[in-house]
Amino acid sequence: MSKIPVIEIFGPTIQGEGMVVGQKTMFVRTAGCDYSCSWCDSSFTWDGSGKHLIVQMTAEEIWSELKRLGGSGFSFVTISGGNPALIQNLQELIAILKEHDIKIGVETQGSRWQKWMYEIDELTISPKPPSSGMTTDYLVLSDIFEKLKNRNSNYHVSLKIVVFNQADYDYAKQIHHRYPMIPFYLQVGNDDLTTTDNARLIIHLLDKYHALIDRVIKDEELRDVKVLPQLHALVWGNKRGV
Ligand SMILES: C[S@@+](CC[C@H](N)C(=O)[O-])C[C@H]1O[C@@H](n2cnc3c(N)ncnc32)[C@H](O)[C@@H]1O
Ligand SMILES: Nc1nc2[nH]cc(C(=O)O)c2c(=O)[nH]1
Ligand code: SF4
Ligand SMILES: [Mg+2]
Repeated sequence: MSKIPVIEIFGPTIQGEGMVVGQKTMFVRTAGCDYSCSWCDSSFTWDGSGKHLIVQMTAEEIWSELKRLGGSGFSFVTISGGNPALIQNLQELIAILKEHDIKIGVETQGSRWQKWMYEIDELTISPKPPSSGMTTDYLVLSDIFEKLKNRNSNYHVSLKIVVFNQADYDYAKQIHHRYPMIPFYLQVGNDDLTTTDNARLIIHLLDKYHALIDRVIKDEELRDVKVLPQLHALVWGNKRGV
């Protein structure tokens, strides 16, 4: 069996972001990213600081670890990263999860297509706004939505844009305008990734959530949108592995 670079496996927890927010889930976080967002809250997956944590695992080994941690108490697994879409051979893991009736979520930025995306129940595509320092490849992004548009309606895809400033907000609107049929989420950006003062962080993030909501309320051009915080940041702050 081929191996997958895994940097952490954790859960059960709740999905703190986007289209299935609140969902009880396990997480598998793959190592490596083709981006280097200025504000990445998981930079240990690609900046070398988490190198010692990377384990090459077979799909069977990942499944064993999920069972060891979660027992029979989960029915959903979220694969995030890094960018899981860098990994071609996620097929075996996906097959094992499906054999066990586990629903699958994936978090990726829309910079790469993989065939296994056809089989993901809840696929979140999160293109990166200007504040990240990254540039969007619209050919790849459009190709992903084009390929996924005829899937069975039990499968879902969404767009989730993190917003830090006005330029990000304008970018998000432009993305929504390009792909109006894709369910569209705005997410509050966390600009304090190192604090351990959760009480202060929570107040700060709620202030930012408030400001983003106000902006959307006033904006007649943005109608079909869901505005969310990172729920896990409000519950656990910057703690890793939750
Ligand atoms: C760490 S990324 C991993 C998956 C994939 N590389 C991606 O970016 O979609 C998971 C999600 O966290 C979001 N994210 C990363 N840093 C963030 C921050 N500082 N504040 C809010 N969301 C953040 C990303 O935009 C993405 O939607
Ligand atoms: N609880 C929880 N929800 C999340 N949603 C997306 C996450 C991610 O880092 O991809 C994440 C995470 O790390 N924890
Ligand atoms: S694409 Fe995702 S994992 Fe990669 S640097 Fe950006 S936020 Fe981090
Ligand atoms: Mg995260």
